[in-house]
Amino acid sequence: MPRASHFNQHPAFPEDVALADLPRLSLTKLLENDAFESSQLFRACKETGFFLLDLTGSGAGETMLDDAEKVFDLSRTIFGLESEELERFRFKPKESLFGYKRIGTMKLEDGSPDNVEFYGLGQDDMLGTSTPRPNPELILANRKTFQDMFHDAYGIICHLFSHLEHHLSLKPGILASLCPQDKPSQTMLRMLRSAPHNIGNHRTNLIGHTDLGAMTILFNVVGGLQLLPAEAENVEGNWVYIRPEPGCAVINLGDAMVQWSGGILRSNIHRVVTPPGQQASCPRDSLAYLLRPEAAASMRRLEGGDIIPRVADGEQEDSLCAQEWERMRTAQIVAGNSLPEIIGGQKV
Ligand SMILES: O=C(O)CCC(=O)C(=O)O
Ligand SMILES: [Fe+2]
Repeated sequence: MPRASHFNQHPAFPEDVALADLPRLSLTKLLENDAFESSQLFRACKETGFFLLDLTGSGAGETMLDDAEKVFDLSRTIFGLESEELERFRFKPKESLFGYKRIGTMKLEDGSPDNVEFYGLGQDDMLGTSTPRPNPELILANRKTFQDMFHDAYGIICHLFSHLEHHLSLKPGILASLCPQDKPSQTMLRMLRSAPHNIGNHRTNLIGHTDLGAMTILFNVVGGLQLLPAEAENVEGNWVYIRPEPGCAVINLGDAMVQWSGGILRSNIHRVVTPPGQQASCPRDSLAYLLRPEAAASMRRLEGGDIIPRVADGEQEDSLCAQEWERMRTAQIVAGNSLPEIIGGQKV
């Protein structure tokens, strides 16, 4: 995320931890429709479902960085509010993941409590698509900053979508049309904070999960985000860190992209653990823009050229709309059962 000034406030990310092998793609080159960068993007979306996106050097990217920095600073102030104040905006996971989630209200895989607090700010709420939700005064007073962040992030994702549509032989604009910014959805900006740890006390803060939606833009300064490489067994030693890089966002695909592409694209399991090395003693702040499909969007496989496999005769297709699918998955995640049973027809 953001720039070096944010990174300099913390101990350095250590050199001796296992890292995810993620390509670093340039938004500038993708905006110029550079063919090699575009093919690398498609490859990353098929193989890992995760990549770093360098936002420096283009107007859209630099604006995104500026606005993410402002929101990052605001999120720190929000988590500095009194807990009684934040509890007034408590999230109700049966309805949505909007509002404030205090530490410990979700379960980890072993049934123990999680170690992350977050605030979910709805896109519809901030852009006026829905009736306003209650939010702390600090959020209301900075509505314009949040709106800018929603617009920047959506614009970048639409551009990434256009590359994927090309490689998947899909109709131009179809992916963006499944996630329109002005129609009701569960799209949100999630501001997260995990509490500091004693150095050496390694634990999971946020359960291993795949994101439910279409695409996520993550801004991290302190480490702790990990993924489980494709084909690796879910054992402790196989998880690898994603190193936050100044000027870059981490992009990952969500389950909807797997559904729509018939399993061609990948939504990878990830989690947040104690930051590595000396960073463990820092509170860890992060931002996630989680783009979800429109509530009424179909989760069915898209028909395209010969890249996306056709649904075979007799093969069962998920008939849930995005809203129903998300409700089912949210209930699973809150209960500590975070992985979808079926993704794109395959058990994971
Ligand atoms: O905090 C992070 O780095 C990741 C958060 C995340 O995976 C999520 O909010 O879905
Ligand atoms: Fe996630």
